[in-house]
Amino acid sequence: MASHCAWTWRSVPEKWPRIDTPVRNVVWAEVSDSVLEISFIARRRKKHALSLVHITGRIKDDQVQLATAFATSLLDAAYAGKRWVKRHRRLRVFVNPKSGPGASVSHYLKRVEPIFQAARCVIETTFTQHPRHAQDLVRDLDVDQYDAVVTMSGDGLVHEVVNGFAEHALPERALSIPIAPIPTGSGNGLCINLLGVEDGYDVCAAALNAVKGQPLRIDLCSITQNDTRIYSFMSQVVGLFAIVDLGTEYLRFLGSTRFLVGYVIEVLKLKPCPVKLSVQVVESDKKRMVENLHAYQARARAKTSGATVPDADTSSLAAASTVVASPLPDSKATSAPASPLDDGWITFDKPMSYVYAGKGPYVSKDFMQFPVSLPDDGLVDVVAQEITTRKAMLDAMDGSENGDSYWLSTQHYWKARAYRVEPLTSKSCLSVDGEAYPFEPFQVECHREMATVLSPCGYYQAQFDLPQDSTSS
Ligand SMILES: Nc1ncnc2c1ncn2[C@@H]1O[C@H](COP(=O)(O)OP(=O)(O)OP(=O)(O)O)[C@@H](O)[C@H]1O
Repeated sequence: MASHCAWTWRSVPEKWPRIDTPVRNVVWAEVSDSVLEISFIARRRKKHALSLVHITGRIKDDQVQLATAFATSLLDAAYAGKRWVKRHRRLRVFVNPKSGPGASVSHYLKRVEPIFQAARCVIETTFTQHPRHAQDLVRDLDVDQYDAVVTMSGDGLVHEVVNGFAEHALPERALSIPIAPIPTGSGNGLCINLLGVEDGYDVCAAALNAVKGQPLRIDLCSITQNDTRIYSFMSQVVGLFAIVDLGTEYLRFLGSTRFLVGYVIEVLKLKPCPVKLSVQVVESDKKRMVENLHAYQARARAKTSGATVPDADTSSLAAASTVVASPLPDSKATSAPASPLDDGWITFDKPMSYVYAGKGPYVSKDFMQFPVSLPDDGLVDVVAQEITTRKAMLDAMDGSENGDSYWLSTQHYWKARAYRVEPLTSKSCLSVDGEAYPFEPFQVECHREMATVLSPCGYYQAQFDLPQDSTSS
């Protein structure tokens, strides 16, 4: 069967335009009571967002058998792939009415739920009523009842689900349930990484991923602070970007633009980030990290296209990581100060504007903070931005969506097994996956392949290359 199909109504083309869509976008096809029904996701016009399209038509009695065979083959092809996709997925859905500019409930009812219904998914939906509502519910989730947990929100609800799973009586089993994010928040970093920049804000593309996506194992970071331990799938930030993240609630109506406005305000203030940073470094050569990224992406693409690829990831970074994949690993965090040169630990003591660490290239659509991040290398990317001039900080906005600041000589970038932050004052903030945590000492460790998300292609969709002259480092 061709990878694309098209339906054409030639007699009245202006009323019945031609719509092309990949077979993968078909969510259902059947003949029932002599009516052929096909549901698929497509763009009605070239530049339109994706939407659900139904076509139905009455079949003449003598053609019912033929039409039924067609619908069966189409559905088989639509749910085939490198790996077979289960039909009728059982989805536990959480919708955060307060995420982003506040349109998630109407988007869910008008655009997302109809896709799940068309795909004959079994859905159980909760509209969250307060912070941590989703976390409380997934903590006791019946792990045998669901094929995926869907978060219709920003990254905050994903953070809740990951932490709820970690608190589950069967954490390993819970963390193996894939999370499928649908973007209605402000940053939506995970959606952009999974669906790409073009579709990262498209709720229908994300709903299709919930119906058809393949499991992708991702690393989690654990953050130990005093006696508590929380898990982060995306980012930990102190300094300028923590204030941008947490101090711009009053600009929520602006969607993701709130981060740009917040950045300009904070750059004009140019406050230093009052912390001591220690990092257990595995790699710090910027060019080598890009080369490792390209090797990883080539392997991942070859795997998805069905070409022969080596089974084991033999990249130097993956081999260097010794963190074992276990569901709730013991913390190695200690309150003792890091000893320089001990087991790869370094201490960074230049004045900084921020420390930004995490997993996944994009943290929002305008900002690729971790361009060389890999989903499952067992390493957390740690960035320390030296204090520089206001002009240099504002200039850095240009190209931030392409990760250009990676090449700044004032931006220090490490792949690390762990790192530690010790505040030198009590007045600042810590943002973990966009959520506020106490500004107190914390240590972060990366744990390989600890959680699962759904992905259309099996890798993060972000492009990052060496600079053309290839002389910077
Ligand atoms: N009914 C509710 N009322 C108030 N807050 C809620 C409710 N449900 C969930 N929350 C909280 O809303 C916060 C923000 O949610 P979310 O992260 O989904 O959106 P966002 O901040 O706009 O997006 P992003 O994290 O991508 O920037 C989270 O801390 C979550 O716990």
